[in-house]
Amino acid sequence: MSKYYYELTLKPDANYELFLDLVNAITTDAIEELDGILIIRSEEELDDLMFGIKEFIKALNTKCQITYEKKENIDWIKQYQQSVKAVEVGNFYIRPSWEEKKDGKIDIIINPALSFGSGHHETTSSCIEAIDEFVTTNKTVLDVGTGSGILAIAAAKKGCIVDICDTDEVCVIDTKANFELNGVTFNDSWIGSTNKTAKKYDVVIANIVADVLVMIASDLKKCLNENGILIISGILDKHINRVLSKFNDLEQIKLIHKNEWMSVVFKNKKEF
Ligand SMILES: C[S@@+](CC[C@H](N)C(=O)[O-])C[C@H]1O[C@@H](n2cnc3c(N)ncnc32)[C@H](O)[C@@H]1O
Repeated sequence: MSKYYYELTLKPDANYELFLDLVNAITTDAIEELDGILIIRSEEELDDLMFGIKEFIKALNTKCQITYEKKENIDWIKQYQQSVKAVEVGNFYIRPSWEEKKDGKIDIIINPALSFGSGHHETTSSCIEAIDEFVTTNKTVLDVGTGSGILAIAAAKKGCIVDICDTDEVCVIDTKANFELNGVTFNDSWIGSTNKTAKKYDVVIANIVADVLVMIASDLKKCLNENGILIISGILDKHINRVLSKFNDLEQIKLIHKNEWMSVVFKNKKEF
């Protein structure tokens, strides 16, 4: 990308369409039309084009305001990358690949993409906090609604055997790429939800919205081993009682409240 670009602006008093036809005919550069104004931008100088237009104005015997400027190009990708910062949650350090890892922390790399889960949202960071506190090595874990895979990766980094699922195919694809990026592996993955498995897990995590949690509550519970841990999140505090009522047969061991978002950790006392 060049450091500069050139911008030629034409504001004809009349014959706008003729100017538009002319510009279209004599340049392949980007042309923006803005309320009777034509803006041509190029990384190459536009002096020749401007000369041609001036000759055209003379031939037409008309008037047209012309401005010609050299402007600084902005590296939008770099600027965007600089706006994406690493985030520290408990023993975890979640960062984009262009930031350095932090000594003494469990490193997770997540680059911004379409799938939800960079670690910045309250619901994700609350789940990471819960994984940090309640998930120990060698546990079997199901991450329901894996998104970017961030929670499953956190569990895998703690030495767990991890399965992932999401109703959105793109997320399952992104998650696989993110596992590779983080040098960890998962055991099984599928497109869909908890109703597609008959397996039972030591830990089930679901950061999904309240309505979906209510809808799949019994499926989530069916996936739990006796003494298994269930971490749910994505609940706006105004919906918490409605969600809790679906899980009142579990023992509530932690409630995390960050801004308006709530997450809950339960322990299963019996097998469903
Ligand atoms: C808020 S994102 C959570 C992403 C990531 N786990 C995190 O904590 O940042 C919710 C994800 O759940 C998925 N999802 C929605 N309904 C679902 C369902 N019934 N079963 C499984 N996944 C679902 C969405 O596609 C989305 O990727």
